[in-house]
Amino acid sequence: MARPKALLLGLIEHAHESWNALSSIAELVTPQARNRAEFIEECRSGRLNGVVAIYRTFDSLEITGRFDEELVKVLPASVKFVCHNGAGYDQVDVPVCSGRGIKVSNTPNAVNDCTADVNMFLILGALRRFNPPMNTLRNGKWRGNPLPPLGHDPEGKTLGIVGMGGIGKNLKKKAEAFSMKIIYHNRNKLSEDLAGGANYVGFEELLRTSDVISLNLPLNTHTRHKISTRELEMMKPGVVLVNTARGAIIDEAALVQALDSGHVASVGLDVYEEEPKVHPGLINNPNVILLPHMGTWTSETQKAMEECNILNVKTALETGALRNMVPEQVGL
Ligand SMILES: O=CC(=O)O
Repeated sequence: MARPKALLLGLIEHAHESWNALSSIAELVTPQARNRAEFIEECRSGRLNGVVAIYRTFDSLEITGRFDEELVKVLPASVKFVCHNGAGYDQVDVPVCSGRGIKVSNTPNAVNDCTADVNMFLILGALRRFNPPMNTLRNGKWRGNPLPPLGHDPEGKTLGIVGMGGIGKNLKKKAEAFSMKIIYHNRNKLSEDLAGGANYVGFEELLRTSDVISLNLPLNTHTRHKISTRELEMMKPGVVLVNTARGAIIDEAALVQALDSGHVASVGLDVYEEEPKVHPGLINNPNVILLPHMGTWTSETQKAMEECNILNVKTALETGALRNMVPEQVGL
């Protein structure tokens, strides 16, 4: 019988040994295509027939585009698993994959510490309003004249975490070390044990009562623009907003208006609606700290994510099951 194939979409940068070791159980293949049209053609040509598992990276979007209905339809019939290297798998249309009997995995735990660190960095930077003086110093004007606005201490402030998954829970621990009071909102209220003392509140109550709001939820059809004009208006005047999840959870145009009016005091962002484009109203506003999607950008975490994704491919090929099946497919 022909050996199963595992298709690599994107690059392995760190875990070369583990990827190469998969060659004992599968034929490792890469696409010839350099863009979506070519990839669709390559699938149709039969060249990728026999591929059972696909390892894909966030950046492979440049080759294939989203794993949407059009793309999933043309994948070889042999494909049974799509293993996404990342916690957020919004580039993959899970219901469409489920409809074709394709199982999807992600790398949830590997990213928690690293992303929550960036989250905490942005919370502190935005609260302390460090962006304006960082700019004046680089422009040779020390603290500038007039002096930059005073920042705020994290101690005693209420942090509202929207999305209490792995990153949200990790952030909670970090923020507690800065003496912040934690409330959270989640699809489901967590057990006391998992919530670890954080208070569960309704979404609107969280918006109305938090001094700092952190977005830690996945992007999907229910969460796109979850924060828009109405929600921003509900927030306390002077609120600080931080997003390390996905840009499109916030309606960026509405956020720019809320910043311009001063209702939102400062913002820390690692993610944007249309990466790598960033709304000019965010770039030009000194009260916004911006990072170019660096949440998992450490050598330790990048390696851990690759190892985790390779393990998903390996167990899928060996046992027919994924280690980190996405929650939507559990129990299907
Ligand atoms: O953005 C990073 C990830 O989804 O892991």
